[in-house]
Amino acid sequence: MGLLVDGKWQDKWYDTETNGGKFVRKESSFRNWITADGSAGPTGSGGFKAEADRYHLYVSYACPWAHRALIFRQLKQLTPLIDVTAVEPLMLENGWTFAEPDPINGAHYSWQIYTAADPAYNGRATVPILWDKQTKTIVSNESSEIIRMFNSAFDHITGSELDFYPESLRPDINAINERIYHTVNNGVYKAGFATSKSAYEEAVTALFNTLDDLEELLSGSRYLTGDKLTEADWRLFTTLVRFDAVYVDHFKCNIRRIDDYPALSSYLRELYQTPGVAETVQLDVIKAHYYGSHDTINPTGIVPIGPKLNFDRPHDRDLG
Ligand SMILES: N[C@@H](CCC(=O)N[C@@H](CS)C(=O)NCC(=O)O)C(=O)O
Repeated sequence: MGLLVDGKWQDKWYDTETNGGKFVRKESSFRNWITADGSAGPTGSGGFKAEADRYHLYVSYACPWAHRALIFRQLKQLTPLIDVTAVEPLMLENGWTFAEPDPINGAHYSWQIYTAADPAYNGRATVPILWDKQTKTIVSNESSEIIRMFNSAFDHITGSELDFYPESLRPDINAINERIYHTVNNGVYKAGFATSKSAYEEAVTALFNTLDDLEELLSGSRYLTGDKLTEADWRLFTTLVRFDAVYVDHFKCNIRRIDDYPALSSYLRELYQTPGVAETVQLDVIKAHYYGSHDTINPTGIVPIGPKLNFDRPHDRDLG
């Protein structure tokens, strides 16, 4: 665990001291967009045209943010167009590490991808990273934007007509994303990385208030914004699928398990059983990463054997 300061790697844990024990996530820095014709997107600069074999995705199978990108790559038929390199499960003093030098940049560590794009980079070397092989730079390291690019930029090449961010639902999707991001996706990290009791309790309370509301919502609605599956559902999914295996215990998010919520757990199974999705979920890697990488939380590094989970069990979401 560490970060780059003027392009030099420093081994440091998150600083919670200056924020009263709270974990505060930094904004991502590379915010360009791949578009169908290479014109600039909502942020950053243009020049990133959707083309087969031009872009490369660096991920960790443990990471819920990178997982979003893997799911969209799968569902939007981008696997033949965009190759993936995954880091090793553990993130220790050198940060994310490749088992062997990566095929595109010859990097041993994720921070070397950042310095390849910007030799004086300041910040954490997070995944996912969307790399442009043509201009040899990082297009984006922000998962919420990578999934929006994947949702539409390559449609003229793949012929995919699936739309997880339909125009008419955007206000609803944005609103629910906002609450789920702060209290659930990032909420579990705020709970787990808190170094004061008050910061921990605040995060866990907000997290379970949202989960309780989502249980009620999903008891009467097939998906978060109605009867259409959208990016809001996939963004929630990557946290839910890790919850009972890791967040309940390792991050002390233990008021309830997802399995204790009938609608949420059934919804989780439905999403998991969507063709192409199960192969993006590597629970062994997820557990190995969290329990093995955070020695301030789990100094022994021992990975628990349980819990026994079976996301292949039937769900009742399509029974009307
Ligand atoms: N806002 C980023 C966050 C990505 C992120 O924080 N990834 C974590 C892994 S789950 C990471 O790489 N952390 C390394 C670090 O903080 O040094 C996104 O959504 O893409």
